[in-house]
Amino acid sequence: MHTAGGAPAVEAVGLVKRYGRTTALNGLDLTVGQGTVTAVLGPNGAGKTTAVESCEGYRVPDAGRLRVLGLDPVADAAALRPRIGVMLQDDGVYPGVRAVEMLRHMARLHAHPLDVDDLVERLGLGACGRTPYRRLSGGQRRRLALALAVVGRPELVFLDEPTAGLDPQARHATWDLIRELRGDGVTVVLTTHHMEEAEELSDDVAIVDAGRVIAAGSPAELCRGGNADVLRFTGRPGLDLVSLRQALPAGSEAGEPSPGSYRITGDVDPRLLATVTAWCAQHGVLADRITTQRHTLEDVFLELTGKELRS
Ligand SMILES: Nc1ncnc2c1ncn2[C@@H]1O[C@H](COP(=O)(O)OP(=O)(O)OP(=O)(O)O)[C@@H](O)[C@H]1O
Repeated sequence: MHTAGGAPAVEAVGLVKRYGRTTALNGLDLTVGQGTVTAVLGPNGAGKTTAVESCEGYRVPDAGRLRVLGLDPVADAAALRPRIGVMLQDDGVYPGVRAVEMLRHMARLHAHPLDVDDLVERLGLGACGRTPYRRLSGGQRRRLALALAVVGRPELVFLDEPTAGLDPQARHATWDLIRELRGDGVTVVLTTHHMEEAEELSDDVAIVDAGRVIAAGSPAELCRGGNADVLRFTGRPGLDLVSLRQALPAGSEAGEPSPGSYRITGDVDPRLLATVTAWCAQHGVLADRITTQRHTLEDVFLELTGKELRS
């Protein structure tokens, strides 16, 4: 976990939350450092929303210990709410209210709000500022929800899938805003299904599956663990893999997943590349299309959580 110093912004230990026979949180441990961006990732139904909404005080865990900015989200809700920003879900918004009116209203409730006009401009809400909420598109609602979450200049903001359904321009504007919040010392906890978003934005990642955090660390730390990187090349089919394997450093593996297409796993470093090209030269093989592939967060995610669809 990264931290800009001080006590963690969020500290969850052994959280349990059951809905009837469904166990949504099954001993979830999560620590979020102050001033960091933490991405909570997980397959559908993993428990991300339940975890985030517990931190916001909207769900009450059945067991475990939870502190947000040092407070109990339920018992200390009155003290905590003004200090956190939350992306509202659609329900609960009066359908006739106009986007900018809503933002101005929310800004007035806070002592040091952000500049509403600037926020409207940055999130591209100008054109729809006077549109009643019910006529906003899905993407416009998402951007408004983000603006409402941050307008009060919270110390800690929870963003549940902030870029779901956004076009690339709006996604980049959202990313810029999140980076700026972080620059201002705001702690950001976001859930996302976009691995490149997590890699791009976050200091720390927590991968949740079946109600538990199964891996946590910086994107770089997580990508260093797990399976090896991959080197691929094409050449004539049926190369002598036994000989190639003998030439490779210990811990590497060579295969021919389809005729003439070779895949080598291991620590893909300059030495491995030199070994493979030297072996090819010795055996009269013109290796074509040599590529190396770094292990991505998506690879790590799929390795840890499996490839089957979740209900
Ligand atoms: N209010 C509720 N009543 C009953 N079951 C619920 C309720 N909310 C969530 N669940 C169940 O708890 C589990 C965790 O749900 P949760 O919404 O926290 O997952 P998630 O990781 O946010 O999923 P997604 O990525 O699909 O949004 C799921 O099995 C879900 O069906």
